[in-house]
Amino acid sequence: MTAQLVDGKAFAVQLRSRVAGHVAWLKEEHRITPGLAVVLVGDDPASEVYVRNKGRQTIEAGMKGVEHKLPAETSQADLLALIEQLNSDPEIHGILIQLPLPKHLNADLVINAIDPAKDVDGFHILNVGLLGTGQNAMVPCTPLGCLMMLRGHLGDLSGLEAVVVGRSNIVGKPMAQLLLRDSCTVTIAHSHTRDLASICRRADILVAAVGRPEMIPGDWIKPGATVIDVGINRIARDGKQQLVGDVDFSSAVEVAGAITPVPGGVGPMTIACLLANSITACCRVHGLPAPEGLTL
Ligand SMILES: Nc1nc(=O)c2c([nH]1)NC[C@@H]1CN(c3ccc(C(=O)N[C@@H](CCC(=O)O)C(=O)O)cc3)C=[N+]21
Repeated sequence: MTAQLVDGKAFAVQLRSRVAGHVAWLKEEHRITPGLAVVLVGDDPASEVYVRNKGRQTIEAGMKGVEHKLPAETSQADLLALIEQLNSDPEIHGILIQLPLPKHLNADLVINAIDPAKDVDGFHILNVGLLGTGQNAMVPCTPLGCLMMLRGHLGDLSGLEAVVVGRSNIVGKPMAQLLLRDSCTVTIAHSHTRDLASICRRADILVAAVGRPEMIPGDWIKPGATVIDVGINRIARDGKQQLVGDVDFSSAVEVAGAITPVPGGVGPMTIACLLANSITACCRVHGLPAPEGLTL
């Protein structure tokens, strides 16, 4: 048996068209153009690719997209001043600070300086707390995209055994919160976990978010399980650059019931969810009803 592919690109096309529909409605009915600002500090070449894709898709959806590229040696005070300016700009509804930041900057402090209502990454402590208590939060894009694909693929998730490998603030922890909210039985595993293989083997839903190329082999996967591979790792193989996930796809695809490919899985949904969160933020700030199908 070969696993079904969970087509992130197709999910993202659907979500982006819903986003574009809401943008058109906001423009026509309310004379509002949703605006997203992306801030990039330094010139990490991989980051620049994401920023470019985000920028292009923002414009394609009919939104206003603004990019701020700052030199690597930007001071914390200058970055905070830019955030302050974006916080008070009525044409900007979403702010994303591309991570990781250069080491001399305090990322926690910078993120918590973003107006929580504009925090489309959902990384501000207020949004983290709202998510953890089941309130109306901005939900981090990658876990949100994963949950949308899981619901789309499995329907009701309640009672399922979910294992999240990885405990980052960006993916692992918020992913676990979302699965718990959908009534899964959730385990968070990480680098100190003993007997990771047998913990993975009990998962009906396995989310891999560790950032280590192909570390989860097929024989750690329960037959028929749904596997969400968050990893995007660049490796050299046969003298070529290649993109691989945290799951060893070739062995996993023989065991799993369904699996997200890399590329074309979680990545495209992350960007689509960023646009969706920007619309959600825009509607909330204008007191408009929560847009259907863009959030939880
Ligand atoms: N504040 C912040 N928020 C982020 O969401 C954020 C960030 N910082 N820093 C960097 C990471 C990385 N990230 C990706 C999103 C989409 C793809 C994506 O669409 N990847 C394509 C392939 C792209 C390629 O070919 O390189 C795919 O998986 O199919 C990849 C990576 C968001 N990040």
